Amino acid sequence: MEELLAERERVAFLYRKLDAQRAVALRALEEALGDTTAQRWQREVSVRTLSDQLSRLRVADDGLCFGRTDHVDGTRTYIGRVGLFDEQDEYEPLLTDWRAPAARPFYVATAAVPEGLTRRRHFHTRGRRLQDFHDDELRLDGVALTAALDAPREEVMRDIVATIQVEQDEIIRFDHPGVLVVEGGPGTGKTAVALHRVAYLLYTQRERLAKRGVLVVGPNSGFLRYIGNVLPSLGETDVVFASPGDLMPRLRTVREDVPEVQRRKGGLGILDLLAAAVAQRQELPAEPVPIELEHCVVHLDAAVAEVARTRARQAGLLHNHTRVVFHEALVDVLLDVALAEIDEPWDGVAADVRRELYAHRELRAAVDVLWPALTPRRLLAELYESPDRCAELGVPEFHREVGRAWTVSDVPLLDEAAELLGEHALKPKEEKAGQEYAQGVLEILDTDPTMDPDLLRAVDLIDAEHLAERHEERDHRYLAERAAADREWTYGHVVVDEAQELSEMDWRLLFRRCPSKSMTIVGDLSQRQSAAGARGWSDVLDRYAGSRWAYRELTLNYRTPAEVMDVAAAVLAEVDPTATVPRSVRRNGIAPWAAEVADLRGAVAAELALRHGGTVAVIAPESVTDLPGPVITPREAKGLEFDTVLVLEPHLMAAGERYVALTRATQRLGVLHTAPLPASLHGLRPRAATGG
Ligand SMILES: Nc1ncnc2c1ncn2[C@@H]1O[C@H](COP(=O)(O)OP(=O)(O)OP(=O)(O)O)[C@@H](O)[C@H]1O
Repeated sequence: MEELLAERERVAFLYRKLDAQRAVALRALEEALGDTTAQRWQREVSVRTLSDQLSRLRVADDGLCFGRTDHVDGTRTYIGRVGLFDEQDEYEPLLTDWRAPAARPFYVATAAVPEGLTRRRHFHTRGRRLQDFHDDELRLDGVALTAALDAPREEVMRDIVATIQVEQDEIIRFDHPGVLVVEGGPGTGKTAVALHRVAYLLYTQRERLAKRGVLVVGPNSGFLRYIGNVLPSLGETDVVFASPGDLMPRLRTVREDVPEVQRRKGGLGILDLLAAAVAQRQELPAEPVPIELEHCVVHLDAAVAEVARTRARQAGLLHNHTRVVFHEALVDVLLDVALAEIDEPWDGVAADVRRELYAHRELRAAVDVLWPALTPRRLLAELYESPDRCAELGVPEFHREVGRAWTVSDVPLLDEAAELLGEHALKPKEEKAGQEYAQGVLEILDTDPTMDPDLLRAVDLIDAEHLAERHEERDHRYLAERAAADREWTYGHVVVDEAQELSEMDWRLLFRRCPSKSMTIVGDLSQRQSAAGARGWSDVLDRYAGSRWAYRELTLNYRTPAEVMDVAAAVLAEVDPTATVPRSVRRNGIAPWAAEVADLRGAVAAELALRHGGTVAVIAPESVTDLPGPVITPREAKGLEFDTVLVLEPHLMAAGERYVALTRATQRLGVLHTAPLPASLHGLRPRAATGG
C-alpha cells in the first residue's frame, strides 16, 4: 500500500510538471500571437512550433506514465507518452518518452535477456489517478498483456504502447531507410505496429518527416475512422489518412468496378492503353477546314494535320505542353501551302502570312478540336462515355453511362493521366519564381560592403532553394491539409495497411508520392479480397525497390482466441494450403457455434437481443440484405475487430472473405446459415438458433 501511495504521488508530480510546462507553452504562444514586432513568417513559425508542442503535451493527459523500469545499477526510469525534464536540476529526465532509446528495455527485456533490468512495473491508471500497478519478471506474456487483450473493445482502436511485444518492438524500431514489408496473419498487430512505427519515426526523424508528413493508406473510411485515434493518442498530427479512393485531390470514391474491369484497370498493361487514349485525342480532321486568309484560302485537311501531328509528337513533350508545338507546326505547313498559292508575293510576305495564320481564329479553334487541352478527368470521362472510343481501344467493358461516378480503380488511372497530359504546366515556373525571389533576397543580404569577409554570410548558411521553401511556409494550412490537397505532394514516409488489396497501378501511384521509398507496408496475402490485389510481395516491390526491401513477419495473434482460430485454420487451408495459421496468445473457453435457420432476419434479431456487451458486428455477403443491426460486408470488415461477431451465409462468400469475416472476433463467434455450410466450416459446434 505504501508503495502504491508513493507511486501515486510520483504520477501526480509528473502531472504537475506537465501542467506547468503546458502553462509555459501557452503563455509563450499567447506572446507570439500578440508580438507585432516580429516578422510575419517568424511569428508564424513560432506559433506553429508552440501549437505543436501544446498538442503533444495535451495528448499526454490520458495515461501520462505507464510504467517503470528498475535497473541493475539501482536507477529507475519512468516511461510515458512524452518526455519530461526537470529544468531546475540540469534537465534530469523525469519521464522518458516511450520512443526514446532509453525506453527500449521496457519493451524488449525478457527473463532470458533482461537488458540490465531487475524489474518492470506496469501502471494501471484511470484518468490522472494511478489505480494500481503490477510487477512482472520480465515475461511479456504476463498480466498486462492478458488484461489488455481481454478488455472489451471500443469503437476506435487503442494504442498499445504499454504492452508492445518484443517481435513488434523490433519492427517498430527497425532501422531500415527503404521499404519494409510486415506480414502476419489476422490479429498479429500489423496495424498497431505500423502506426507505432510512424510515431517512432516521427520522433526519431522529426526534422525530415515533419516537413513532408506521413501518408497512411487504409482500405476504407470505416477502417481509417477506427485507427484514426491511435496516432493522435501518441501525439502525432502531421499524418494524412486516405483510402485508395481518396488519393486524388478533390475526389472521393468508394465505388468498385466489377472484378474483371478491376483487374484490367489495376494491371500495368493499362499504361499502353492510357498512352493510346491520349494519342486517340490527337486527331485528324474528318473534313478539310477552310482557313480564309487575306490573299488566299488554305485548307487544313488530314494530310496537313498528319504532318503537323508527326512533328508535334517528335517533340517528345507531354500532351498539353505539345499543343503549342502542334499549332506552330500547322502554321508552318499551311504557310508553305499559302505561299505557293499567292501569285504576287511582296517583301516580307512570309512573315505577314505567318502572323495572320497564328492569330487566325478558325485555326485556333481547329487546334482545340484536333489537339484539345485535356484534364485527366476529361480524358477518361470522354473515353468511358464513348462506346466507340472504348471499342477502338479494345476495352468495350470500360464503357459507362454519362455522369456515372468514378471508381476506386480509376484513381491511379487519373493520376497516371495527369502525368501523361502535363497537368500543372505552370508549376515548375512558379517554383522557379519562388527561388528567383529567394535568390534576390540573398543577394541583397550579401551585398553589404561593410561586412567582414571572415564572418559567415547569409548565403553560406542557406541556399535559395531552402529559403524558397521557407517562403512557402506562408501557407497557413496544416501540413496534412496542404499535402492532401496537392497531387504532386511527396511524403517523407508512407504506410500502407491491408497492402495485399492494392493493384499494380495503386503501387505506381504510391511510389510516385514517396520518391525516398521510405515505406512501411503491412498486409497478409491470405486475406486478399480484391481481384487486382497482390499475389506476392516481390511482384509488387522489385520494380520500385529492387532487392532493397526488407521483410519481417509477425506470428502471434493477439485478437482472436484459439477457439476461433481453430475454425479459421480450415478456411485458411482453402485459401492457401501452404499458409501457416498465426498462433493465438489466449484461449477464452467460448466455443464458436453455427446454427442453421429458416428465418435469417429473425435469428439475427434474436442474437442481437442477447446483448453480450462490448462491440458487435454482423458480417454478411453483399447479396444478403434487409437485416437488422449493424451489418457490414467482409470487405468493410477488413482490419476491424469486434467482441462479438455473427457471420451470415458463409457459403455465399469467397474463401478469402470467409477467412476475414471469421477472424474479426475478440471473444465470441457465431455463424447463421440457411443452406449447408462449406466443408471447411464443419468443425463448428452446431447449435440451435436462439430464435428464427
Ligand atoms: N502488444 C499488444 N498489446 C495489446 N494489444 C495488442 C498488441 N498487439 C496487438 N494487439 C491488439 O490486437 C488486435 C489486433 O491488432 P491489429 O488490428 O493491429 O492486427 P492486424 O494484424 O492488423 O489484423 P488484420 O490482419 O486482421 O487486420 C488489436 O486490438 C490490437 O490492439
